[in-house]
Parts: sequence; C-alpha cells; structure tokens
Amino acid sequence: MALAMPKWERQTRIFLCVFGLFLSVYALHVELSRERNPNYRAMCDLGESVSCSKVFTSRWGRGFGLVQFFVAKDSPLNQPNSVLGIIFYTLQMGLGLSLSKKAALFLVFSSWVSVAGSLYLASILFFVLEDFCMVCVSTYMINFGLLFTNLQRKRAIEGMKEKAG
Ligand SMILES: C/C(=C\C[C@@]12O[C@]1(C)C(=O)c1ccccc1C2=O)CCC[C@H](C)CCC[C@H](C)CCCC(C)C
Repeated sequence: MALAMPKWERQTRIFLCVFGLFLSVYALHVELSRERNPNYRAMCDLGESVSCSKVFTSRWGRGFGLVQFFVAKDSPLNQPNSVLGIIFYTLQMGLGLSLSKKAALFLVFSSWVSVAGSLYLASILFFVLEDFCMVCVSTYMINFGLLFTNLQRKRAIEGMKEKAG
C-alpha cells in the first residue's frame, strides 16, 4: 500500500514550520538585543502599546513566566519562550516527515499543548501587558494551523488502518 502524505499537507506543514522558526529566531534575536541594550528598537516596536521587545523581555517572556516559580530566574532551565518555539517547530517539521502512527499521535498531543500555551500567552498579552505584539499573534495563528494539519494527518492514518482491516 502506498503511504504518501497529500501534497497540501506537506506544503502547509513546511510553510507553517519555516514561518514559526523564522518568527521564533527573530523573537530570540530581539530579546537578546534588548537585554544587552535597553535603548534597542526592534522592527516590531511600532509604538508604546504595540511593542514586541517589551513583551519578550517581560517576566512572561521566559519559561512562560511559570518556570521561575520552580527554579531560579537566571537558571539555564528558564529559557526564553522563543527557544521552546524553536524546539517545537523543529520537532513538528522533523516528525512531520515520518508517517508513523506514534509520531502522528505525538504531533497532535504537542500541538494541543502549544494551542493551550498560545491561549495562555494571548491572555497575558492582552489583559496583563495590554500590548499588541504582531510576532506573538502570528505564532498563535501558526500553532492553530499546525493543530489543524496534525488532526487531518491523524484522521488520514486512522482511515488507512480501517480500510486495511
Ligand atoms: C515566539 C513564540 C511565542 C511568542 C511569545 O512568547 C513570546 C516570545 C513572549 O515573550 C511572550 C510574553 C508574554 C506574552 C506573550 C508572549 C508570546 O506570545 C513561540 C511560542 C510557541 C509555542 C507557544 C510553543 C509551545 C511549545 C510547547 C510547550 C511544546 C510542548 C511540546 C511537549 C509536549 C514535548
């Protein structure tokens, strides 16, 4: 039986992961530049309440603002969210190329975690920081898109199994 993934799925996944990786690397770059130089102005800093560097260097910018309850603020475990993003999109890309059922389940599971993380970060962004960060909002849309792609994949694999008996 030919186990091929539909072309649209491959292309959508590659597009979302590359875009997500690009935004995460950019967020990391802005955060590190801003920490080194408080006068640094990023391309995504458009105004007082449309500022991405303000968001990235806030206490929620590292370890989701939660890791610091368990380890020291400057612990190597308290990484910027963007580092988690880089790991996440790399995994989504790498495991996405495999057609194993286990990989598909892991992709769906981690995708749900990222959507929950996105909803959490979005509520911090709008209600606590009262800021509009375009880089952040774009990553939320990417995470929703990846969840949709991963759910389609899981459905397709389950369908194949039923047909094969
Ligand atoms: C750049 C990026 C998110 C942007 C941002 O996080 C940034 C940078 C931030 O500083 C921030 C501050 C305050 C409010 C909002 C924000 C954000 O919006 C990428 C995350 C992607 C995503 C939310 C990754 C989730 C990964 C899961 C934890 C993976 C779980 C996988 C395991 C099950 C193995």
